[in-house]
Parts: sequence; structure tokens; C-alpha cells
Amino acid sequence: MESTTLYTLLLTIALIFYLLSGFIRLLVRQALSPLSLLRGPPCPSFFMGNLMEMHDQENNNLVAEWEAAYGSTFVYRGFIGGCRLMTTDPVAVAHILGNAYDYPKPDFVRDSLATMAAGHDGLLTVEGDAHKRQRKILTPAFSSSHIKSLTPIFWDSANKLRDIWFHTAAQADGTETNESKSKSSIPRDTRASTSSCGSAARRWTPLAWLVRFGYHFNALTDDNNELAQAFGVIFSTARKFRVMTILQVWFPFLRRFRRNSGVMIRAHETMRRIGLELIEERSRAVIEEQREVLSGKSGEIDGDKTILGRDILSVLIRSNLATTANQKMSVNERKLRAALRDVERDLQLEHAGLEASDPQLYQQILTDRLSKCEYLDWIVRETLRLHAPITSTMRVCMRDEDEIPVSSEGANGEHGGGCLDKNGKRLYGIRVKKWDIITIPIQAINKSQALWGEDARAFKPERWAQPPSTAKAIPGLYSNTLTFLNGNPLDGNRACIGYKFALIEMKIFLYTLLKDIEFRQEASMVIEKKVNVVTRPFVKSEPELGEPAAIVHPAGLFIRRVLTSSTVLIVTDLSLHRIELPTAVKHALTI
Ligand code: HEM
Repeated sequence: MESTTLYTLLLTIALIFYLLSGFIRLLVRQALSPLSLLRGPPCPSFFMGNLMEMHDQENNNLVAEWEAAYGSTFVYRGFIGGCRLMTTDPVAVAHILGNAYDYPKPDFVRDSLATMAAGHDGLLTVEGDAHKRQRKILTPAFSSSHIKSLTPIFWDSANKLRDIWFHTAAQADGTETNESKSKSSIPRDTRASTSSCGSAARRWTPLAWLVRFGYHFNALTDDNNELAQAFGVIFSTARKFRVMTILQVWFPFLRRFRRNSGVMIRAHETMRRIGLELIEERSRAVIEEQREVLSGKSGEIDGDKTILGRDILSVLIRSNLATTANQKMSVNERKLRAALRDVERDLQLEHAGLEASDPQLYQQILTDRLSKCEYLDWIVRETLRLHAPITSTMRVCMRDEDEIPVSSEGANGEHGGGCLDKNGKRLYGIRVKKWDIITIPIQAINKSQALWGEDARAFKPERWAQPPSTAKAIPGLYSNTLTFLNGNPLDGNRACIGYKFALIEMKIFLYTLLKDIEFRQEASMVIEKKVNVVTRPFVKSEPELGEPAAIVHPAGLFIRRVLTSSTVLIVTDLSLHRIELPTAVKHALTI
């Protein structure tokens, strides 16, 4: 054989081997994984494992069925039959989530989150020291006192959304008059169709987030807003089941050939540009503000006074700039003032006419009352338990080897505790190796009958009067649910940083919308869940609507304006939950 031919042959073999090496490594890793000893459902496809049947798991009880058949800890199959651990065992979950830096999100999950919206350097996607640093910087912006100062923005947003619905409802029926543009004069018999509410509601979620960072309100109503269009592109391409997507998980070079990548890149560029503009604009304003304080032209920086002072970005920029002792002291001062203001407000509440004479103060007291309203609180807890917007999360073991402990006392009602392997041997620790993938089924744990009782899948706010003691084992940040992930981290905390934000915002939105609008669902309307970055309701019976319509995030509440019904139907499941106004929201409405 000629030497050039030989070289060409060797080069070709080396190239093929290089291209296949990732694949071969994956096969070897999967074959050696101790997870292959565990039980689990049959694998319907060599190539896709159980992934196809899992695609609609938000709308069926697949994980619960697997749990009933194989116990709380088992394996399912991923790409080319690789074993992935799935566990609803609270002890195992606490170990995995509690050691967040040894069990990070797998590379393909981070890449997909980054591509959607989070960016490669965002808090949601970075790991290790970079995460620790970002979390430390961001934490002050999510403190209770700061969230309290942000509530006017939530109220403004809630009112704005309500007005958009009023407006589109009136437009849909051609009944809009100058008068009907105002809240009080919307015709009572106008019905907002899902389609008419669709575009405004679709735009609402991502843009409302930006408002928290100081983005202008007009974006919510302007159809041609470039940021709204960018979000539209990103959200419409999220989570579509394609073989190519699975291949991109394991062969990163294929990620270059993402569909719509040109459009996506432009959408990302728009988001980035507007984000940077916002930062620049806020930085200028904060620096100017501080210059005035230092020159004595104005008093102490009081973050509560202006919209500028209240948005998250300004707080972050301030905390980045706040290095002098003088400014640090002002935080204590602000706390003292806030405490004194609270006392004053409680007193003023006793006076009639406060809403008219001092609407802002009234709003603040109202917010306080809302957060203490027991029944509203139960509704929110129960909605978040049954309808966690993030239905599962994935982790990968980065320790060379580890043994994940499992409950010794029959987690989820199993006899004898532990978990059974393929040979019927009882294990009290699950051996895993580096790169083994783990799924934490948040929704299944939140709805587990073993942990929550026989009626676990029913929407029952009253359960919160006395939650079952078995549910206390769930290592959740909030209400013994995993909705916001872990509450007892050992090394690294990847629990939701914004959960208090979400809770108060949900209450304000519920209050505002329920106060002014009546709701019902037509019997023919079928609502299911659809994952588009987060899980949102989707009108299955009206597929022409495409994307989810008329949705209040994050409560997962689908609403439609109706005539004269005196009841409110809250759609939190495929079945309806009829809640008579006097019992469901009376406390909130009569504050
Ligand atoms: C009902 C509403 C919300 C739910 C159910 C929710 C849930 C979650 C969950 C489950 C995670 C962990 C994701 C994972 O590691 O797989 C998370 C992380 C996070 N959430 Fe939320 N979230 C909500 C609202 C918010 C809000 C309002 C904010 C901010 C204003 C926020 C900011 C974040 C951030 C920054 C992280 C990343 C934290 C980290 O990795 O250190 N979330 N959230």
C-alpha cells in the first residue's frame, strides 16, 4: 500500500474515532454505571429510552405509576438506554439538592436554560464559586424589606393587566367606549375570549419581569415592542420534542445547528442590548443620586421613595457601589424608619377614608393584610403544591463515587425502607458514579399519596389547616413542597431566590383580578399543562390559539370574563374547583 493511501486511511480512522469518542465514552460510562442494578420501567426504545412517554408527564400520572410499581427510587432510560436515577425519597432528595455543588445541573440542561433566556453567566446557570459570588450579590435584592418596598410595582402591574383584559374584552365585543376604558365602566356582560386576551397575556409574563428591573410599562401594551417580539421568538421555540434536540444533548457540536438559530441569536442580541441599556441608564441615575447625597443637595438615599429606588436593578447597582461606612449605616436607618412607619400605618388604618386620602399607604396596609389572609394563603400554597411551574429538575453526580442515602423507614409507605435492586436485595444507599444523571420529579413529590395522603391529587386548600406529618419529611424551602426546591442546603443553595417575591406577587394579582372580574370556564374547554421554559396552562380544546392564552403567571390561573355569575371558578386542574366567593376570597376582598 502506498504511503499516502496509508496516511489518508489512518487520518480517516483517527477522525472517525475523534468524532465517535464522545459517543464511545458515553456508552462505556453507561455500561459501568451502578445504576444499572436498580429496577425500573421497561425501555420501549433503544434510542430514546423512556423519553418519549415522559414528554407529557405534566398531564398524566406516569411518575406516580412508576413509583407504585418500583418504589420511590428507581431508574428510567435516557438516550441509547442510559440509566437515569429518579427518586421521590425525601432523604435521597435532601442529599442530592443539599450538596448542590457536587450535584450541579447537567451541562445540557444549563445549555438549554442559557439558550432560552438565562444566559451562560446567569445565576440559574453558573456553578461553584461563580454561583456563590452571584448569589451573595443578589441576596439583598430579595430580602423581605426590599420586597416590601417593591409591592407598589406589583400593584401597578396587576392593575395594568386587569385593564388590558378589560380593554380587550370590550374590543372583542365592539363595546368599548371612552367610558368603558376605565375600570369601573367596563360593561358587565362583556366576555373576554381567550383569543382576544391571548397576545397581551402572552407578552405579559416575561415583560412583567422586566418591569421589576425598571423597564417601562409601555412594553406591555405595544404590539411592536422589540423586546416583546424577542421574547415571543424565545418562548415559542422552547421545549419541542425533536430527535435533534436529544442528539444535541450528547453531541455539543450539533448545538450549532439549532433550528431558528439566526432568529434566536437576534432575539438574544435584542435582550442583551436592552439589558445593558437598562443597566447603563440605572447606573447613571444611581451615581447621580449618590453624588447629590454626598454634596448635601439631597437627604439620605431612601430606596422606598421613588420608582427608581424600588426597582431591583437600582438596588443591585447600589449594593455594588455601597462601600462607604456612611451608606452601610443608612440601611440600619432605613430599617428603623420602616419599623416606625409600620406602627404609624397600623394606627392610620383605623381611620376611614384612608384609601382616598393616602392611597399608597392604603396599598401597603392592604399588602400586609393580604399576606396574613389565611385562606388566600392556603389557596396559594395548594396551587403551588399541585401545579409547580417547574415540574422536575435534573442533576448530575460530579463526585467520583457517592452513596446516596435513602429512608430507612419505608419512604413513601414502602415496607422495610430502603429500595430494592433488580435481584430483590434491599439497599439503604444508592451507589452512583461521576456523570450519572438524576431526575427529581418535583410535581410527583408534591402530589405523592404516600406523603400527602389519599387525597393528594385533589385541590384542597383546607389541608393547610393541618398538613399531614408525613409531608414534613419533604426538604422543601416553602410549605414542605419542592416547588421552590431545597430549604436545607449543606453545600450550596440552588433554591429559588425569588420565592417571597413570587408569593406576594401572586396574592396581589389574585386580589386585584378577583376583586374586579368574575370568572368561569366553559364545560367544553379542556385545559392542560404545557412546558415552555416553565409550565403554563394551555387551552387544549382550542389548539388554534397555539401558545397559552390569558394566563396569570405564576399562579397558573386561567380566567375568562363572564356575565353575572356570583361564583369564581379557579382552574387549577383539569377538573374545576368551584369556590364560592364568600369563602374563597372574602377575606381578601373585604380587607
Ligand atoms: C411561582 C414562581 C416561581 C417558582 C415556582 C420558582 C421556582 C424555582 C425553582 C424550582 C428553582 C430551581 C431551579 C433548578 O435548580 O432546577 C428556581 C431558581 C431560581 N429562581 Fe425561581 N421560581 C419562581 C419565581 C421566581 C421569581 C419571582 C424570581 C425572581 C424575581 C426567581 C428567581 C430565581 C433565580 C434567580 C433562581 C436561580 C437560583 C440559583 O440557582 O441560585 N424565581 N426557581
